[in-house]
Amino acid sequence: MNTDTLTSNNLLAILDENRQLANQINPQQIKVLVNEIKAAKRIFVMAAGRSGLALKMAAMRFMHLGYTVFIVGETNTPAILKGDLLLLASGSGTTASVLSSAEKARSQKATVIAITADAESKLAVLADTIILVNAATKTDFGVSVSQQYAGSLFEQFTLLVLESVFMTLWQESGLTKEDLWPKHANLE
Ligand SMILES: O=C([C@H](O)CO)[C@H](O)[C@H](O)COP(=O)(O)O
Repeated sequence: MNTDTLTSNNLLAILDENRQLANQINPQQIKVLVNEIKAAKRIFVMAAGRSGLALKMAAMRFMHLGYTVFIVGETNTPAILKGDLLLLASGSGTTASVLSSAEKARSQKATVIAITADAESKLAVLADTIILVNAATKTDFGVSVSQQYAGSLFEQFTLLVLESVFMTLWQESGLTKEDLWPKHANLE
């Protein structure tokens, strides 16, 4: 197979894997996230590596909708408190910085929602609610539920599921594209 065909096939395989996950997602878990975002005083997001990049993209969209959103680890991020929501993502559910953030948020009585691929992980136990994504984790070596490398499927799907949450919140807000536009960065 030549390189062009291989890449086209891989692109379709990636899309197929994400579609399968979309068919498996639990709508009740998504509904909890939508409601907690609406109810939260402030939203904090935290994840490591590529999982963190997915959450940062979603954080920007929630900000465009008018929510107060902080990315944990940024210099201007304040203390999390009761009434706030901490949204975490960890495919493995074992990443140390994510677990310690969950513990701190719980100790402050903030709400903790975690997107994870492991329903039995430490993170799943710590979270008030999980969104279970049946993707491979980064340490699923050998044959796994994904053809892709490491946590790629989890990281892609984390972004996609949060894009769908954003769309729901946006549709329910009644706001137009023009209404959201003033929130776009103008220092870029
Ligand atoms: O960047 C990552 C790595 O490349 C796996 O594909 C992960 O997102 C990072 O290591 C965090 O891992 P998880 O907490 O298990 O999502």
